[in-house]
Amino acid sequence: MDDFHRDTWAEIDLDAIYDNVANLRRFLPTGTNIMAVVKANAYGHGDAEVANTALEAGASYLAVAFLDEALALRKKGLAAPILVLGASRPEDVSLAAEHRIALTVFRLDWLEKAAALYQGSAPVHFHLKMDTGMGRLGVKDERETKQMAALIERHPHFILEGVYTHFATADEINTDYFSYQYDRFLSMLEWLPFRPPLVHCANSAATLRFPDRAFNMVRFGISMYGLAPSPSIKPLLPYELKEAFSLHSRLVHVKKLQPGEKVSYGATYTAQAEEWIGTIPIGYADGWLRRLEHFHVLVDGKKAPIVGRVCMDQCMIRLPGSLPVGTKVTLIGRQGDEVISVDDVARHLDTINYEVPCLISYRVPRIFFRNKRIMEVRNAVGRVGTNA
Ligand SMILES: Cc1ncc(COP(=O)(O)O)c(CNc2conc2O)c1O
Repeated sequence: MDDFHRDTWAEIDLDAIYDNVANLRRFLPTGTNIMAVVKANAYGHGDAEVANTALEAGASYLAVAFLDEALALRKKGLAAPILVLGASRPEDVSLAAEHRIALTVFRLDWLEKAAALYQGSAPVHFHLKMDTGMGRLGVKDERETKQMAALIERHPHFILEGVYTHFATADEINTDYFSYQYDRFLSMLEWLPFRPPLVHCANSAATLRFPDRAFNMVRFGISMYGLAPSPSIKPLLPYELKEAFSLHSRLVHVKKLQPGEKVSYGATYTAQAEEWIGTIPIGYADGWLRRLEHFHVLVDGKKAPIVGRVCMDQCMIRLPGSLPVGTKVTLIGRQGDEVISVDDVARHLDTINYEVPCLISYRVPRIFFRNKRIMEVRNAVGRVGTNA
């Protein structure tokens, strides 16, 4: 268990992760597998800790964005099947096979290069990605698809384990484009000489809204963390999600300003009366962005506005009154009856909730709670650049 020496930290409630996955397990037909999407350090929540909890709760597969993330999970002892959702290099097929990591394939030229380079004898598992309208990665041509399936079938060590697509608008109320993509997927699946063992198309939104159109595996990301895929479909979700991420700090300085005194860079804030101002050790290098000036935090169970420009490592808040140094400040989470949700921060930043926990950088230690007790503390500062 790491320790840390700055009073700013994120708390990850692994019981919430467990419940979000266990509830999905109960919600889905038994034959539908759950692939826990733990890319980007599990959307900022801690890749290995979330992966282990999701597997305990009924997930059977993991997904990451890049091969490095999959290798990192293997190094941390995760043995479950892992799919790399993003692009890999053809020359890395051997490395993937060696670590039993499945790769996404979506170009014939890439597959031909991988076949020419692969010298190993371990099986290489591929998931063929079809572009039904997301316009990011994926094959779109019938002839190319058939040639790829034939090459994999001919190769002694290549295995087509899965085929999938990704929806662009499953989190929107209007389902026209979703239906277009779903129908497109159905017809593109006919291009294959056989159905691979795993067929998947649903992200959290599609999973929770259209479980009957999920084939036999879902890719569960944002809602595993207790967040709705979008504000518009939040009322449509079939069960309550539990938010796993919270962010806390402590007052390191408290002072009384006289009217007219200034706060922070650019002296953009002027005290209008005698004001108590607190300083907390978190700033934009931690992912607490400058645009959060004028947002608020919770201290002493009350909302406290962020005043003056957010600095790289610190920011200032106007206190409800004099408070002792060391008083806990909650930036995301609950104090008494007051809550600041990830969605609240996203709304202020005019972005989506996905971005908020992803942005909280490696510099903020993560404390993991399981069964309401501290299970692990991860402090990556000092690890970055070595074996993090
Ligand atoms: C291919 C793929 N499958 C599943 C998921 C999980 O989606 P969910 O978190 O909505 O459940 C993602 C998330 N990818 C992204 C989410 O935001 N930007 C992305 O590229 C994805 O890219």
